Amino acid sequence: MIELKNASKTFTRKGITIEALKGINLKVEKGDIFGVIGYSGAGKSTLIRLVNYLERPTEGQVLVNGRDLGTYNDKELRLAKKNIGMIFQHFNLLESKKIFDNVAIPLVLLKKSKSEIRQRVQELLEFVGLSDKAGSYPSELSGGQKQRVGIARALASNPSILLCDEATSALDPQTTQSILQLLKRINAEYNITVMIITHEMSVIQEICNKVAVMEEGRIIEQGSVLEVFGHPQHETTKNFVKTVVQNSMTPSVEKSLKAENGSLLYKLHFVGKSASEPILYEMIRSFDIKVNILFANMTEIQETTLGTAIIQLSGDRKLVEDALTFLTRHEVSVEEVESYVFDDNNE
Ligand SMILES: Nc1ncnc2c1ncn2[C@@H]1O[C@H](COP(=O)(O)OP(=O)(O)OP(=O)(O)O)[C@@H](O)[C@H]1O
Repeated sequence: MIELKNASKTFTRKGITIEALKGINLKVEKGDIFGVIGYSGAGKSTLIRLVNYLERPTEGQVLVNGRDLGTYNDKELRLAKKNIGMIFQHFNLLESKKIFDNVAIPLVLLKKSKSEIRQRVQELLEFVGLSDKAGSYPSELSGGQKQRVGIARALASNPSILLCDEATSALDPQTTQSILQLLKRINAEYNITVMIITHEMSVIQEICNKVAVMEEGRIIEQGSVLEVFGHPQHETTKNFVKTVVQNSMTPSVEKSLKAENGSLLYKLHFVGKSASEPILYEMIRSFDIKVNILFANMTEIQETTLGTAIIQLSGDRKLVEDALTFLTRHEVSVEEVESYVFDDNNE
C-alpha cells in the first residue's frame, strides 16, 4: 500500500546540509494502523511528508499502491493526493470559515455540486459526532472537537489512506482516547489504512498494529507492536517501551539483589495463552530448585496479554537448565539478564 524504498531526504540551508532521512525502508500494508515513533528531530514529520509528496525524496522511492509517486505528472499527483487524507497536531482549520465550510474545502476543490457537498458534509459531521456544530466557527470548539473537524475534512474526498501528524499531541489524555477510538473506527468501518507519527508510546499501544522506531533519520527497529513491545532490541526502543510497560525490577529489589550472593537471573516473556496458565507453578513443582520471583507484570496489547517476569534461579545447574527448557517448551521465551551474571567466587 505504502512503501518507502531506500528513501533519503537532505535539506540544504545556508550552506548547511541536514540529512533528515537516511535510507528508509518501510512497508505499510492495507488495513494497517502503522505507528512511527521517535524523539524530536528524528525525522518523523519529514517521513510522513514524503508519503503525500509534500516533500520529494532526495534519493530512493515512495510507492503508493505500487506506483512510484516520482513518476506522476502534476495532474496525476493531484489525483493521487486525493486518495491520502491528513490531520495535524494544531488542526489547521480556517478560523474565518464555519465548520461546515472547513469540512467542505476538499469537495469544493474537487468541484462537487452544492447538493452533493451538503449531503457529504452532513454525513461526515454526523460520523465524527458534530452534527450540531456545522454553523459554528473553530474558535467556538474545544481541541478535541477541532480535531474531529480535521478528521471529517480529511475524509471528505474518500481517501484510502489517512496520515496523522502528532494528531493527539495537543490534547488531554481523555480527549486523546476519544480521538484514537475514532481513528480505530475509521480504520475498521471504512477500511482506511492509517499512518500515525507520534512521540507517545501510549498512542502506539492503544491503536497501532505495527510500529517503526526512528532515530537520527533512520528506522532503528520495526515490526508488529506485540513483537516490538515484547522484545525491544534497541536502547531507544526500550526507553519508549518503558514509558508504557513496566518491565524491570524496582531499584530497591535490584539493590538488595546486588548485596546477595546471587545466582542467575532470567527475564521471561509470556504471550497470550502462556500468560494465563500456571506455568511457573508447574515449574516450581517439577524441579527441585530455588525460584525467587523479583518482578512480574501483565499488559494488554492488540487484545493480547503480554506478561513479563524476572526470576532468580539457584540450585543444581542441570536442574536449572531443565527448568528453563520446561519454560521454553511451554512457549515462554527466556532471556538471561546478562548484567546479573554473578562472579563465581561470590557464590
Ligand atoms: N524544511 C526543512 N529545512 C531544513 N531542515 C529541515 C526541514 N524540515 C526538517 N528539517 C530538519 O530535519 C530533521 C528532522 O526533522 P523532522 O521535523 O522530520 O523531525 P521530527 O521527528 O518530526 O521532529 P518533531 O517531533 O520535533 O516534529 C531536523 O533536524 C529538522 O531540523
